[in-house]
Amino acid sequence: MKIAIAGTGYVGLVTAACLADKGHDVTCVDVNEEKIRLLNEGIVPIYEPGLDSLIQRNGVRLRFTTNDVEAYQRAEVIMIAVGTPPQPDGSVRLDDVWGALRRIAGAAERDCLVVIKSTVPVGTGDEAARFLAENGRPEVKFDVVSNPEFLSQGTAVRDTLQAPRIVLGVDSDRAERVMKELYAPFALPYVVTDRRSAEMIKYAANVFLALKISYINEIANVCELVGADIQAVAEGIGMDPRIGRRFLRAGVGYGGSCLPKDANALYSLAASHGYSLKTVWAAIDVNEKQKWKLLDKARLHIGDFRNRTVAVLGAAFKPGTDDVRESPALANIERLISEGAVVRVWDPAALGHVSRRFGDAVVCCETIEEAIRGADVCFIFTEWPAVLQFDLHCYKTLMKTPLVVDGRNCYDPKAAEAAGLIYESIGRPVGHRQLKVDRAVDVLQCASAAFFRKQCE
Ligand SMILES: NC(=O)C1=CN([C@@H]2O[C@H](COP(=O)(O)OP(=O)(O)OC[C@H]3O[C@@H](n4cnc5c(N)ncnc54)[C@H](O)[C@@H]3O)[C@@H](O)[C@H]2O)C=CC1
Ligand SMILES: O=C(O)[C@H]1O[C@H](OP(=O)(O)OP(=O)(O)OC[C@H]2O[C@@H](n3ccc(=O)[nH]c3=O)[C@H](O)[C@@H]2O)[C@H](O)[C@@H](O)[C@@H]1O
Repeated sequence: MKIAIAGTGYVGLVTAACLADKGHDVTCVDVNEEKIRLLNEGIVPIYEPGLDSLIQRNGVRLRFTTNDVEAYQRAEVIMIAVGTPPQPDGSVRLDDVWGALRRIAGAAERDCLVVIKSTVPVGTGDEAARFLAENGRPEVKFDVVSNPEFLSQGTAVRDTLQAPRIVLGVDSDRAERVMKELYAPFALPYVVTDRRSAEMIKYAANVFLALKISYINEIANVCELVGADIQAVAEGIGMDPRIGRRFLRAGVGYGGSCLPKDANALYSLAASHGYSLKTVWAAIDVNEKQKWKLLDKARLHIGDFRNRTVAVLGAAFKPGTDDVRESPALANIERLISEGAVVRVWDPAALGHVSRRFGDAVVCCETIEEAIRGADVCFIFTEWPAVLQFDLHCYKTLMKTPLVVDGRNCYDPKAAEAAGLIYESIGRPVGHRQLKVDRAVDVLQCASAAFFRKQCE
């Protein structure tokens, strides 16, 4: 099939490469000339395992261009995979989606499917269908499909090729037939529904994951108070198939370009219809507080950060990606700088973003050893394999004080202590002194939760 895809980001580029791999003829369009130039030179502008080789292998069926008119003119299927970032009030900015729709309306010369892969508020597909019917060429029939994407960064290629389901929100038999033809080579199960339900499935899925993470993070906080171990608890509850093991890793909260944005967007969508989504509000609130836990834990040991040398391991919002959008690490780096710390950052994929964002205000380090040498404290924000495999004794030998505050529970606390570290992690048994301080923090959190509850009512 002849396909055009608007947007060569994580979703657009991975989708394009996978569709080409299944034999389709795909043209990728982007307004970012630099991205297209790099792609045409064989350079993949994002870090996503397996994507380079997939693109290379399917070179003959993949084209990259800024010439959207030519790409949309004759395409049978036009996919929209542009960004839908959050606005300050939590709602979604749809300018790029409308920008793409306007170009499609002006360019398409044959009947085609316009497939919205971007995550968009419920009702956007219906509005798009009306817009294209009114603004496209009269002889062209557009079918608008909602086909939300569920890939995760870092495993995007595998997630696309082996997705648990493909969701199709359609309003015509033709649209369903063409979409099933498009995805036939993937041999995956379908959920076929109307457009609004498909759009809602995407938000409900992402926000359920956010709820699960905030829940386990709160249980971890209680574990610290009562002397229980969150990892045993997560395993114990996760073995119940009704709960499931995944997304029960306690830590410094969820980041990334999607869970935070989509939780806010769903809350704001419901609010715009007069409904207060209290569970979602709670998940957002818990996540915001969880983000600062590591600094609070470190303060108990070293007081403030003024003139302290601080190592930060991991800047990406999770391992396997160079993406730093809404990364808890970045928010913490910013705060550490403002509190007068000398910040040394290591990350195997995201250092470029770190140096662009913070410039000379941080020292970017090529190795973990370089980052921790002489440090008063080391924070772990991302569980990169190199961190998991790092020799614990090196913290002791290289750091000024071997205080390791681990936001991703990378190490066994007993092994860390045996290696001579002062080791803090999330939701695992802590000493008596810490317990008392955390109780005080908890009292404060309860007070602020009551405040937020009042605001919601
Ligand atoms: N990143 C992820 O893991 C996932 C993202 N999503 C959703 O997919 C959408 C895209 O996300 P990402 O791929 O992360 O975005 P991204 O920000 O990485 O890429 C978007 C691309 O669209 C381009 N663009 C903007 N306007 C354009 C236009 N009129 N024509 C052509 N290109 C245009 C931008 O230059 C950019 O390269 C968002 O709605 C997101 O919520 C859904 C599932 C997973
Ligand atoms: O809509 C999207 O963009 C995507 O958002 C998430 O994917 P992604 O943002 O790539 O990353 P996740 O693996 O979901 O992780 C998100 C954040 O949650 C954190 N997390 C995840 C799992 C866990 O158990 N604990 C935890 O703190 C991660 O560290 C990370 O910061 C969803 O998992 C995808 O299904 C969805 O398609």
